[in-house]
Amino acid sequence: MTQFESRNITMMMDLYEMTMAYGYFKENDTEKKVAFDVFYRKNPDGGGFSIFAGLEQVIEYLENMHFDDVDVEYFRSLNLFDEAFLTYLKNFRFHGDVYAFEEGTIMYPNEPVVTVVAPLIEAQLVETAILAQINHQSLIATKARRIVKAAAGRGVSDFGARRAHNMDAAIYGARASYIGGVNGTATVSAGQMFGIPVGGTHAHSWVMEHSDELTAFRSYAKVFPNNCTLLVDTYDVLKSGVPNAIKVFQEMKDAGIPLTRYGIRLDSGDLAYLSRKARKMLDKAGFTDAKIVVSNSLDEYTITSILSQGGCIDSFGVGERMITAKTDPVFGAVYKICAVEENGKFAPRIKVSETVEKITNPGLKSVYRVYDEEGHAVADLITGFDEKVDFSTPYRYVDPEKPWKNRSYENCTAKPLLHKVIEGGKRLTKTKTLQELQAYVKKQLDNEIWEEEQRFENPHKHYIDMSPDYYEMKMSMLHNIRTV
Ligand SMILES: Nc1ncnc2c1ncn2[C@@H]1O[C@H](COP(=O)(O)OP(=O)(O)OP(=O)(O)O)[C@@H](O)[C@H]1O
Ligand SMILES: O=P(O)(O)OC[C@H]1O[C@H](OP(=O)(O)OP(=O)(O)O)[C@H](O)[C@@H]1O
Ligand SMILES: O=C(O)c1cccnc1
Repeated sequence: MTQFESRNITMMMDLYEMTMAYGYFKENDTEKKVAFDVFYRKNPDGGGFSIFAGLEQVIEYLENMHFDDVDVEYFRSLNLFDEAFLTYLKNFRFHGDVYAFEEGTIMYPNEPVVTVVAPLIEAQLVETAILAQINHQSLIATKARRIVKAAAGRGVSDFGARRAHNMDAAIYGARASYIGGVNGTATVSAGQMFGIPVGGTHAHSWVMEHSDELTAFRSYAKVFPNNCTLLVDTYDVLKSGVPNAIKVFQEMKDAGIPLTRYGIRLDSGDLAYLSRKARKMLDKAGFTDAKIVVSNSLDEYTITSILSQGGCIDSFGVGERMITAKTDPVFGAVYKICAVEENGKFAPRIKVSETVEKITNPGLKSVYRVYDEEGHAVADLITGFDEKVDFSTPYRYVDPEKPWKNRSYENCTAKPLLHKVIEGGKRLTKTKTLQELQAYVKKQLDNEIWEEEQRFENPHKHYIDMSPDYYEMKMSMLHNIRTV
């Protein structure tokens, strides 16, 4: 199979999901329902929050998952499964319900962001595909937001496709970075697939192919007079690149060509120093509105440093370190069973571990974001799925890290975060545009999430509280396990 043939992404699973599914099939457990939660344990880069991304692809996957004849044939070739099971696979569809945070919601460790409630085999088979999408896109969206924050209002463009961990990572990474707040991408297929604005400059090869730098700049300006960003570091930035760019801008001006979108790009050397010098030269020549774009292995740390050195920069092209989330490249979301249907009811299940953080939250749950009177998110609250929360009077909650304290939310409001997005295998929500998702992220970070949670160094930890009933239920499960 070549990469040009369309592939069935249903096959993007780990074999153990299929072997367990076969085991359940042999045990006649095809109808029994279970619930699995997706949650993660640590924000990347020591940050105070993460951005939930990739839900659209999860919904698409679950709605369309199926096994084609060639897939069934492949499973037959493994000599692991009997014919009855292979026939079952031929007719397989996902019939479950899925609850999820809205895509773009700010999320925190150890709260369920997706809950899959489905017949056992179906719920088990989807583990890897769901995690692959959520882990990747949440990682890149979160990284992109950090880079956008460091850029402090200047534009950021995704330049990462060539250094991404192959093509899907480039395309879905562009999608995620746009959700996180970048202005656009250089990746054409991401523009085509998701409506992300595409843009870019030119490469060193354009300069090197021409007889000299000035000729190269003149030719580029002739072809793209309205979008003319010239790469000035092929030979010598300050001695030839910037002076040649200024010469071409002057020629355009003299010829009466309106200089609308124009400027230079720096791609090597000391970007703070060179941008300051270049800015002075452009201003002195009267091109005060020429923009300076910089690129070269940038991330939130180099951008912060370069700006603190007085770099005169209008926008950043960011590739490898954003598209691979280089400083912390693994987003550890996991998929854990939390409840099993018994006599028509969901019985909670808990995973106990030596490490407190690895003890799971049992049962079907609801998650609320709790807001103070100014609309700031003060905590998230985990309750039982059907539990009523009434915020009209002070609401007593338990901070699981300090359960002995008697605490209440007063004058607060609560918003449920988990919404049913798939029912009986069919999607309930409409697809949002990426512009809507980006605006949603920005609105939360501008208005709801404390600045103290957003800073890079020692950010405040968001509280994940529990209702007293839920906390008691979890503790009694732990107690019962201990005493067995
Ligand atoms: N003033 C600055 N302060 C902090 N970091 C900077 C500054 N200027 C550039 N950088 C960063 O320093 C690193 C320089 O990397 P590197 O030495 O590979 O680049 P280079 O030699 O200038 O260019 P090339 O890509 O051609 O090798 C890049 O990550 C760049 O973003
Ligand atoms: O550095 P990144 O953040 O990944 O940004 C993308 C890089 O891609 C291009 O480099 P190219 O592939 O031409 O190689 P170069 O490093 O030699 O410029 C461009 O000139 C940027 O430097
Ligand atoms: O358009 C650009 O300048 C660009 C795009 C991708 C990678 N490097 C640069």
